[in-house]
Amino acid sequence: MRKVIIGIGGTTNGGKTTLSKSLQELLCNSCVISQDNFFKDDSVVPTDINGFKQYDSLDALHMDRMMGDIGSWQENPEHFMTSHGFAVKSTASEPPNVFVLIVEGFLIFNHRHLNSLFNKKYFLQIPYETCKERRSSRVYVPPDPPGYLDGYVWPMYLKNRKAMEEAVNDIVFLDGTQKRETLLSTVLADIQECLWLHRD
Ligand SMILES: Nc1ncnc2c1ncn2[C@@H]1O[C@H](COP(=O)(O)OP(=O)(O)OP(=O)(O)O)[C@@H](O)[C@H]1O
Ligand SMILES: NC(=O)c1ccc[n+]([C@@H]2O[C@H](CO)[C@@H](O)[C@H]2O)c1
Repeated sequence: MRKVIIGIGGTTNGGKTTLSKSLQELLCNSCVISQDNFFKDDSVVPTDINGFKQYDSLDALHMDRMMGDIGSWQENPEHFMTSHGFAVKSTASEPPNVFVLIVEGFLIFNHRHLNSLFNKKYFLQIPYETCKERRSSRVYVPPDPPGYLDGYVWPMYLKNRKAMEEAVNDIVFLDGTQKRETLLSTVLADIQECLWLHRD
């Protein structure tokens, strides 16, 4: 049995969740772990000197719990999938021979250990204007206070991205302003080639 881990990182609102969900629906025996599900409680996230909550940092995330979930999938993908509501496709005569885990999030390539687990890394980048427009129609919990993107989120994106580029190579950069269908077909074809090249 083979296990493949795909990383979908990128700018906030780059389209990571959208792309990951579509890939998961099309890739047999795949499931998604989203970094956004591991944010710490607001009460323990510190505030910077400008009064902005410091959410765009690995310190604001329960990375230990996220790594724990990835470890559970590695130990037993079939059990992980069924206990997290993902369908496993197999027959008695033909058990699944490949499981795919899609890990998506804005800081997945800034975590050294997590980085070492990926078979393939994609980064959905969007320019500032696109990010501002998309993020303004999103409501996070807690919601973005006025000036949050300009005063905190975008400067942190540039900082985290620089650190990522200094530490990580073999990332496939994608233009997140492309159509959803274009992004999906490009990445799907690339993953399928990767699965084919590394078949048993
Ligand atoms: N290719 C695309 N073209 C236009 N809009 C898109 C595209 N992909 C996603 N969107 C829209 O952009 C917004 C952000 O998408 P999504 O939630 O997938 O991004 P994300 O990278 O997961 O964001 P987050 O910063 O919360 O992690 C949503 O409103 C979504 O519908
Ligand atoms: N708890 C959350 O999901 C949460 C709370 C506050 C801010 N965010 C934002 O999520 C983005 C990553 O997807 C980051 O840019 C955070 O600012 C998320």
